[in-house]
Amino acid sequence: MTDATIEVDGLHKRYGAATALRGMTFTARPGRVTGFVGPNGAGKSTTMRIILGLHRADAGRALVGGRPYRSLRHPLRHLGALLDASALHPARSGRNHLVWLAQSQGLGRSRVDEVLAQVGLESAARRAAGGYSLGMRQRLGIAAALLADPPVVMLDEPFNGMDPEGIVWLRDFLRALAGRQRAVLVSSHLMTELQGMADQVVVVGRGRVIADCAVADLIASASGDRLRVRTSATSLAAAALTSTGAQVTETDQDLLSVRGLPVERAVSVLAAAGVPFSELAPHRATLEEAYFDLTRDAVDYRSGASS
Ligand SMILES: Nc1ncnc2c1ncn2[C@@H]1O[C@H](COP(=O)(O)OP(=O)(O)OP(=O)(O)O)[C@@H](O)[C@H]1O
Repeated sequence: MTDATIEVDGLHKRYGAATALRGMTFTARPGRVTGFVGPNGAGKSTTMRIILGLHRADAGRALVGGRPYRSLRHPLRHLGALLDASALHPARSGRNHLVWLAQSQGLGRSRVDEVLAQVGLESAARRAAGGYSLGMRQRLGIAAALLADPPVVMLDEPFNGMDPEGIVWLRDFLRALAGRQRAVLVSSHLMTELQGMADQVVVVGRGRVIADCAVADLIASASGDRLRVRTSATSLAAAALTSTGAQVTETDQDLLSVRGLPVERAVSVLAAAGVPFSELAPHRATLEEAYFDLTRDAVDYRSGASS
């Protein structure tokens, strides 16, 4: 077990009558961005709070670098976390917020200016944090998480409130952290936010893991053996392709999705039938399509889950 690991093993948690976690299990590894995705109420925040020792699990365990967070002598040096970007003193400047945090953790002031530069908040650093936009507060929260340069970084919904430029910035930033062998765990509602950024994705629903796999594998399996065919003669094309035994679906005006036919064969079938087309290529699924495929497969489990 390296320092740069979060290990969540069989977590169960109830809040009164509500069951939040039912055996949540996964590992976030060094050098990887692990996306933690699922619908509202799936148990993402509860899991993160248990990792941070803020809530106690009814069963199971959560370890940071092989140890419970609460047993760590200097926790910020092991795990930097952003759970709630609004948890700051509104009258205090962003910079003073970080100075106060650094001092409380026995860290030097010089780190404060480094992290402010890293998150692009230098120009606003001396303004009262209460006047920050949500995106700026997220940046300040990320700066706080990075103060002690920890091997593990955990961010709950960091894309919330970010403008498109902020989203691109955050994606690159988290990739760079993983490039420095940090373990990065990022929760999100949206697969689109994680596209092109996460290496691994843990999809959760109703308090447990539905899928835990490499993003590349997930996209490859969701892409399947489908082709995209763009043609103005959809009926003719569909007839020619269907005659080979392929399954053809019209997905948009002028666009067919074809299953069960290699590209070269599709080209020759359309050419032989004299059907014009402007595009013919293997379909590459988006992470969002892959997510919907996955959760569709999990529908029986979801509606059947009664405990
Ligand atoms: N403090 C609490 N008291 C009672 N119920 C809670 C508490 N915290 C969470 N829950 C319940 O536990 C379940 C899991 O909630 P949690 O916030 O962990 O999900 P989430 O995946 O983070 O959701 P979201 O995406 O909406 O933030 C939900 O049913 C929620 O209502």
